[in-house]
Amino acid sequence: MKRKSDKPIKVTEVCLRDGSHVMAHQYTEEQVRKVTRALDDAGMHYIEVSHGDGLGGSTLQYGRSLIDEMKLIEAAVEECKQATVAVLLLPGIGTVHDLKQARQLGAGLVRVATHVTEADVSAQHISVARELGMETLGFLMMAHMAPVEKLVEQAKLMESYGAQAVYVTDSAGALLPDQVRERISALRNSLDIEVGFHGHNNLSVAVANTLVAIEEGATRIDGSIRCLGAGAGNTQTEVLLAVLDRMGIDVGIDLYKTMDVAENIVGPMLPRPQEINKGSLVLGYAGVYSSFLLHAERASERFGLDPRDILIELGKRNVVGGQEDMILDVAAELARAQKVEA
Ligand SMILES: C[C@H](O)CC(=O)C(=O)O
Ligand SMILES: [Mn+2]
Repeated sequence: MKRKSDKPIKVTEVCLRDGSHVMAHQYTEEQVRKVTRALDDAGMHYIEVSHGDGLGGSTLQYGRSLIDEMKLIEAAVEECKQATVAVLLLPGIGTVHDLKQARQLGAGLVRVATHVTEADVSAQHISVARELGMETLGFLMMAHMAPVEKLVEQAKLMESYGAQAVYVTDSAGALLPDQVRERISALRNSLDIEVGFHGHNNLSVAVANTLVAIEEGATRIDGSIRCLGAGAGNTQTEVLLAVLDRMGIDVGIDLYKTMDVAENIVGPMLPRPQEINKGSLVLGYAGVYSSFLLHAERASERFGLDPRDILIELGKRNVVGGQEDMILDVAAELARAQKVEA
């Protein structure tokens, strides 16, 4: 592969943050320590630790954490000899106070995340993060929902606030390789900062999408070991590393050690296999936020519905992150409609 950037590729492992959705936010401190220690030893660059919905996400709306995320961040920082602990922050969920606390505990990087059309709400958090001396990156979620020109406009806003990179975030795992190519290429041609890609594997193209992103010049790449991320998971870290190695691209992370983390540590922690089942497939197919999966499955049990019907309806209504309460509303409506029909 001929890469369009000669900068080194930096990998962020997200299983302790995106994977928190799968774990229903019930990570224990011991699990976080074990995973972080092993990832650090393998040479992982960044390890993201936060509630699945970012700092401050532990609420009834998103799901309560078992252990305070600040305790988990502190534990992860203690375990790292070389890796940087990263945090995610969605303005409106996480506050400047949360950010300062995470920084004090040793987090070195923050991704400030907004819906793809709402970058303007990230200005304050990006500028505070820079003042705190953190590596500060923008994260444009649900990137499939906006045309390329809009994505570029929003990324430029984040750049103007001080972001040092902007990610194309395929939250629904709905983007196809050509769509990733278009988006990464447009950002690379319009920004002076680095570009990143965060994928979800709901349509089984996360590794392919990530390779296209790298080819087009993305240098900030996310993965989750054993696909431990929302929906069918993210780009599977150990698989991506193996493919990059076969392509002669060295990212400086030990492949065998990463495989061992997957096999011996993360695998046994999974509440269920991270596979593409009917629910996660429909997320990608209908363009629905991956972290809605567990909420939709719970609602489907409560109302006696097929989770696919709930997800398809959410997709039709263009529901986005932060509107988790709509899942129950939609399920209740569908159940009423089915009763009337019967
Ligand atoms: C809050 C979301 O889970 C962030 C993310 O990982 C995504 O949008 O994808
Ligand atoms: Mn994600």
